[in-house]
Amino acid sequence: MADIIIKNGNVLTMDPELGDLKNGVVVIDDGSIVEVAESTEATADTVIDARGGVVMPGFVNTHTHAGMTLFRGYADDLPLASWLQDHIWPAEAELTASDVVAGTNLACLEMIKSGTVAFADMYFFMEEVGKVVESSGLRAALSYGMIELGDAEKGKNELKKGKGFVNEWNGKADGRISAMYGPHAPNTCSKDFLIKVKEQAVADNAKIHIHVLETEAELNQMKEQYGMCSVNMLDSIDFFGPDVLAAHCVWLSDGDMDILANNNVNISHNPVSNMKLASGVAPVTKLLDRDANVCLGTDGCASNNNLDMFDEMKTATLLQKVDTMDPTALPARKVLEMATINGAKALDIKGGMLRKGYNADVIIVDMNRSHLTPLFDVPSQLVYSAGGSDVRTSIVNGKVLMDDHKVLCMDEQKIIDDAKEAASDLVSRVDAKN
Ligand SMILES: O=c1[nH]cnc2c1ncn2[C@@H]1O[C@H](CO)[C@@H](O)[C@H]1O
Ligand SMILES: [Zn+2]
Repeated sequence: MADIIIKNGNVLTMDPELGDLKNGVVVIDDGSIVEVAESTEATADTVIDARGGVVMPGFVNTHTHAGMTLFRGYADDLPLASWLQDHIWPAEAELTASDVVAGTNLACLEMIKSGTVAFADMYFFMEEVGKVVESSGLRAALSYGMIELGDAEKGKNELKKGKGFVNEWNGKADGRISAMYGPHAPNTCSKDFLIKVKEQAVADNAKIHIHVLETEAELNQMKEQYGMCSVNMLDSIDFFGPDVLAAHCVWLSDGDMDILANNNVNISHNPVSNMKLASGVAPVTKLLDRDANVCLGTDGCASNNNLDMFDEMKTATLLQKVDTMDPTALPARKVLEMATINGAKALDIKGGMLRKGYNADVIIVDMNRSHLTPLFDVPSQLVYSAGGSDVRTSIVNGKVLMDDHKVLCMDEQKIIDDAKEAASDLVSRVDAKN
């Protein structure tokens, strides 16, 4: 007897070998998918009727700062440097572990409700984040965000903290949590520090999550400091490889794109954040032409301001179309691949597709809605018309986290109340200081 059978759904497997099944079944047992077919002989403890819905792999959000949901709407309509230095960093200086717990709970709740099954996070108080993720039921690749600012002593402490987190959390929560090293960016961490981080990551068999060339200011600063851009500097220290997840990658030259593609670097494209902070347009179509693994991320809620991967998919494709002046650029199915298959590849997760042997990380999107009618093409509908609140059911690692819009693993109202209180206390403390 299997654990779960999802039947009567329009199954978007995202598996190029299997294709899509207009009316199919997905059978789940012991955390994995055991069958994806037109019909099944199997029986299960739980049978979910997905009639009127699309059954698909859940989304992988490859760049977040989950705790920053507390800063949702706190400092909007500002340039990145001032946003970060004058508003976000002073506020983060007041953050406590319990604030990050409140913010991360809120983020996990929002992600479960909008169909995200796994995310890559970089933030502070990561032990607390790990505990929240563990109890939320989600899957995540977590990293402590190390900011060294060229201070060798600070660097030592930051690396020690990063290492402590990696050693304790890599593989935790039945393998749902992996731990990465998180050097913040090439202009907030020195070359020497980045060399040490890479060495340590290789020694610990851990991956690296870093911001790369998000802004033109970073490009200029790097050219001034090193006589070369961030990608060239990182390449000069053999930093790149398939173990690296590089967020943003907006200001790339053609040569930079070749370096990233040839080294199999995973690129997390964050179009909403890049538009909101006017950082620029990442050359996504050119990267995909080079077969680079480009995935999608929302970034933190202070620069988005939500964690909805549907918004991110739509924005990604529209931005490429207008940037290249080509309406055929980044079609719906391609952007769906970025949000599922490519994200799973970046985080080294056996997911992103509904396939036998893969993780049972499955969502059901309700298509029986006015704004999703009529239904000619499923990928188009998901990317151009649907939103996070259309997700009806969410399953991670074979466990139902949300059933028919009801979140089972978290106390929704308590999380909202706690987050409101934490945010308002935090802002009072910041105001009192400044
Ligand atoms: O878009 C961004 N660019 C650069 N830094 C960011 C962005 N969003 C959040 N952070 C910052 O990265 C650190 C994570 O450990 C935090 O300080 C967070 O505020
Ligand atoms: Zn970021």
